[in-house]
Amino acid sequence: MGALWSLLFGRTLSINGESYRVVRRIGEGGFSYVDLVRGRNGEQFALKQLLIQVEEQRESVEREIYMHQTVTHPNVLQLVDSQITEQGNGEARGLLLFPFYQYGTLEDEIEASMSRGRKISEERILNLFLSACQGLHALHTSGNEGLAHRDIKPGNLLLSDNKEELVIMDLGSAASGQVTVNDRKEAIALQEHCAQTCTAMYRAPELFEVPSQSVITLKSDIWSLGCSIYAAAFGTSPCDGSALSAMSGRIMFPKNHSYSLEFCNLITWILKVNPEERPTVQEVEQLIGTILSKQVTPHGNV
Ligand SMILES: Nc1ncnc2c1ncn2[C@@H]1O[C@H](COP(=O)(O)OP(=O)(O)OP(=O)(O)O)[C@@H](O)[C@H]1O
Repeated sequence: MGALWSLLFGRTLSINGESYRVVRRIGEGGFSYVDLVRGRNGEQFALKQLLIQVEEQRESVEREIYMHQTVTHPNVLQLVDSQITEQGNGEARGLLLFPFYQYGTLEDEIEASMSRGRKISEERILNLFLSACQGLHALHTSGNEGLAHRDIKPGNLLLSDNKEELVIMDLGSAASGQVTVNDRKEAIALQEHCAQTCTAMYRAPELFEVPSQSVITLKSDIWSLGCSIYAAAFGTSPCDGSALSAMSGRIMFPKNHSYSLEFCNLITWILKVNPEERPTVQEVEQLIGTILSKQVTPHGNV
């Protein structure tokens, strides 16, 4: 009967005694996948399942759950429920249930607009990133040292239900906002960790080449934010994913484009190779607000 039921109505899963029916797969990674599921009353959720085969993976799932529980903000993906299920063979599965966002990610919108040969308007990009800054600010001010997301990119920014805001997702890479590196060994370990968890095209220069004595701060997210704003306008990050392109600090803009000088200056102001010279998320939010306020005339938008 179980098999027939699955064939007729789809597979069901239980989280803390609540049943969810799997509708379809919406995302897949190396050790995880995300399904659209429906609850008892038909409400839709995104269920992320993470495979746990080694202790490191268990710690990573526990950290992802903890990070979501620590930060509550409308622009940070909320965790509805979670459970770690033991499989009996030494393996386990982490089940993380989230609200489902039907419009997908900013990456999807960028791809759709590129394929139509249309640009996302400057006003829309600025408004979307104003909301992303608010979510990132909540992460950056959480606890004593703040939380760094460490993998900000268009693919980790969901479009809200009214499509007007961004919701930061995937806190699986999040870490303390102040990580002290004392020697070469620690620097290499952090560098290798970031090579696994932080997407190369959006990775800050200091995470490609971690200095032997340094403090890695929240500013690495600011770099990723700048690359994401650039990608929303021009279709891809200004960096090609190599250490060289991130560390060169040369931000090239396409020859003919319709974005304002202020908009381009915002990007170059953010993308400073030296993390200390980068603005805070609050400063980015303020400048975006200022640019937006100048674009509004009493007769509408310029
Ligand atoms: N709450 C959600 N609502 C809608 N779609 C979602 C949601 N959560 C995840 N997705 C989709 O599933 C994809 C994978 O999600 P997620 O980034 O959490 O998994 P991941 O395995 O860590 O992926 P990656 O390694 O690419 O970051 C997302 O890119 C998005 O398209």
